[in-house]
Amino acid sequence: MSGLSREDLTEKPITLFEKWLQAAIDAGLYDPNAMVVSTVNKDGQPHSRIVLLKNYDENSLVFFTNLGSKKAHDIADNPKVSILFPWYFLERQVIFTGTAEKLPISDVLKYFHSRPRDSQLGAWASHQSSHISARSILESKFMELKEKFKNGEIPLPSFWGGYRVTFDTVEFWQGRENRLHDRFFYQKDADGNWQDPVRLAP
Ligand SMILES: Cc1cc2nc3c(=O)[nH]c(=O)nc-3n(C[C@H](O)[C@H](O)[C@H](O)COP(=O)(O)O)c2cc1C
Ligand SMILES: Cc1ncc(COP(=O)(O)O)c(C=O)c1O
Repeated sequence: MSGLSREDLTEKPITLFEKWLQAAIDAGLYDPNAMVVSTVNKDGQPHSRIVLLKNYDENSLVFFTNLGSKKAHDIADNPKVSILFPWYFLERQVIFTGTAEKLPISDVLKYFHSRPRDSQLGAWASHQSSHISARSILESKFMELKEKFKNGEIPLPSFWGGYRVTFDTVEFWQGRENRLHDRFFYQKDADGNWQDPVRLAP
């Protein structure tokens, strides 16, 4: 794997991100769009979990989840998040920091109805991050809902939604020999424009 040099950098970090995401797809990585989202709760305790990137544009990344989950509670208390793409098979990682906000219901509806019916039912069946005494409870709930919603469109649960994370920093990390890796860090200025990326020591 060759390094990352200044000539490889693009004016907007999303352009380079898109190239690296495509490389992860082309390399056949399992769930190349998997990203680690870290939140911080009201006591300052960080917590991380993987979610799937479902959309992005030049300023933001989008994921979908349960609005009663731990991550949703953390974001309600503190919308600052960090998102990391762990493409270590390619000796790469990309790290975003930014601010999460709930997606409008129109975006959520569109995505929810694009999911396989059983995934929609799975969302209904699971009060994500709550305590359950046995797996069988989840499975019987799923079967009950399958019967209930057997005809027509499955409605969007009020407790399901998504977040748009508008990012203001992005770091690209490329592994190199002797642990002398390449790192470039993009940051927005006060007017919201991307400054020239800086090289960070590995
Ligand atoms: C590859 C992978 C992809 C996942 N994608 C999502 C996702 O897009 N949305 C989601 O809510 N949970 C997803 N999960 C489950 C989360 O990692 C996590 O267990 C769940 O969201 C509950 O997190 P929380 O209790 O911290 O809120 C995924 C897990 C894995 C391993
Ligand atoms: C609980 C949960 N929700 C949502 C997702 C996002 O993926 P999809 O919408 O493609 O099911 C995942 C993926 O693993 C998941 O585990």
